Amino acid sequence: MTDIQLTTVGKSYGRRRVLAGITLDVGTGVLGLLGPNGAGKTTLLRVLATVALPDTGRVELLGRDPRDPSARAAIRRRLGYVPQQTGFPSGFTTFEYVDYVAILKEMTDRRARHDEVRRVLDVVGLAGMARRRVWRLSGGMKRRLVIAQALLGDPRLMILDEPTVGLDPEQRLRFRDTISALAEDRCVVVSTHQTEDVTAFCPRVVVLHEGGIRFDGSPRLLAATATGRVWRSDRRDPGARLAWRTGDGTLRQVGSPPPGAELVEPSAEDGYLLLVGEAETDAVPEAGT
Ligand SMILES: Nc1ncnc2c1ncn2[C@@H]1O[C@H](COP(=O)(O)OP(=O)(O)OP(=O)(O)O)[C@@H](O)[C@H]1O
Repeated sequence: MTDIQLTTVGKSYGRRRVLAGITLDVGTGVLGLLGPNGAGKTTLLRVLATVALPDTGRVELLGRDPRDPSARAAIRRRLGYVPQQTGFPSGFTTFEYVDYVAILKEMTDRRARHDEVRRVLDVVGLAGMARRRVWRLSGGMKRRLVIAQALLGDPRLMILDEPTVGLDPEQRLRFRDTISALAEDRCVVVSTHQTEDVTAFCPRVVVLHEGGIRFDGSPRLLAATATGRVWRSDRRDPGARLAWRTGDGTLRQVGSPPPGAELVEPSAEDGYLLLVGEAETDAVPEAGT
């Protein structure tokens, strides 16, 4: 089933073209959205979360057009959204905050709603913090609270904008576990700057750069785009775009290797770095899945 269907979607802020004709179909599973700062990820996710409308092109979410107010309301009832930045009503406890969002989501049965609030707080490990005022939570706990509200009900579509920022390693793993389980039978789009997140739990990766899709495929395929471009040596070579010393003491280098270089297995991160680094100068073909 196609949950998200974008056809040549464009959006500008003033004269700046932020989305330059995005065409994308997304169904069940996790799609990881990567891209450098300013690539247009948040703008794209705001369109997918019905917070922003595009200037051009067509958007269909869960088979409906969000331009139509009643369709938009129907989409929102089945949508979980973690925005990049969130404000909290002052003075609320964690429980009250999630309950407030549940009321906005039209969960009218008080007992069932409270059960659901407790459930999502438990999923993100905040059950013990139910009575704590939101302003007293740490940054990572606030992020978990925002994830909790996105899990309310049974959202068919989940749009998560850098949800793992500020999470400690254990919570990051818990998050992967939660999202992977949810994505068994729903559509999840998650933006991140963590390429290891993408490799770990996103079967599909889209790289956005300067408002366009530069890559759409598996993490393995993203890694394969760097085949023959990653090598190891003791000293930095002139063809290296990037080089860093690894735990074994050698320099891992990404770029144009010298003849006879000791090539190493590329990672998705290497593929991403080359793709984004070269996009400014070269025309990079879009890879298929
Ligand atoms: N409301 C706005 N008004 C004007 N320009 C905006 C607005 N929102 C975003 N932009 C601009 O649009 C471009 C894309 O921004 P966007 O936040 O979508 O990128 P991003 O890929 O999410 O970046 P980051 O990784 O830094 O969060 C940037 O140049 C940004 O300055």
